[in-house]
Amino acid sequence: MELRSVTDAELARSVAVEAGELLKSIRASSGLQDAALGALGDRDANTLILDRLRAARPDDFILSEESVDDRARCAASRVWIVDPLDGTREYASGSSEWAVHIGLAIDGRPVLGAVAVPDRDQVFATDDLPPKHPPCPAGLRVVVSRSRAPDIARCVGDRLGAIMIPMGSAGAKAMAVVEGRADVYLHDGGQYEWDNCAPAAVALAAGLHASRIDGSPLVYNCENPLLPDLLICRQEVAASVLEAIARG
Ligand SMILES: Nc1ncnc2c1ncn2[C@@H]1O[C@H](COP(=O)(O)O)[C@@H](OP(=O)(O)O)[C@H]1O
Ligand SMILES: [Mg+2]
Repeated sequence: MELRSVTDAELARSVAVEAGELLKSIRASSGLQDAALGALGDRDANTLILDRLRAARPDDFILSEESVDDRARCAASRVWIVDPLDGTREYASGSSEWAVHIGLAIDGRPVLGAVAVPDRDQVFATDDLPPKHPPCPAGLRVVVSRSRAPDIARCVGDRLGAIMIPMGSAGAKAMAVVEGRADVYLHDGGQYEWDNCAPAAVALAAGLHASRIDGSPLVYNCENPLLPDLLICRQEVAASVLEAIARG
């Protein structure tokens, strides 16, 4: 495919899918496991993504978890924000809970992107969203980090009578909400722009609520890429979840 002529969303989707296929083939054929497998996957997926984005959009900046940060991006309008392998720990241990994030921030807003969840053979892009499952009548389902579930999620769960679903990868969790397999993704305590830019872009395009946990907007391409907390949820539960968070 001639990537220079496709739309930004098509580019994001195609690069996310290609990186996901590469990561699956590395895991199947490298003979590595654990940290060595994660490190190889991070590195090679990053190389592929940077090659494709630079060839297709030579004037844009890129902020990647796996590359040295070029702070000249801070003065740019268009910045691709990518996580070549989100959920490295899960990928390296053979779990399916990992994702590839290709987001595009324009003037700090997460306007478009794609999240591939390769072990589910899924890609979610801002121009191509799946049908949603209906809400679960049994109550709210909150997806949280498998390894670092935040205390605030437990408080919110108790207040709202929700069930907690531990899952690896910010992208995999956000896409569970996009699909309607969960209602809320709540995170606090640390994350970076690459962990949530593409997931937030896809969630917003799907009509979901996506914000900081104080309800303020998610802002990208900041000088310090730390973006430590996040709420992605169905619109109709956003007010009650934000209120529960504020009460602590
Ligand atoms: N407290 C924290 N500080 C820094 N990064 C965190 C974090 N909690 C989660 N993350 C990052 O957010 C992503 C999803 O985490 P989790 O699976 O726990 O929900 C992971 O990205 P990477 O796998 O790209 O490093 C992880 O490193
Ligand atoms: Mg990540």
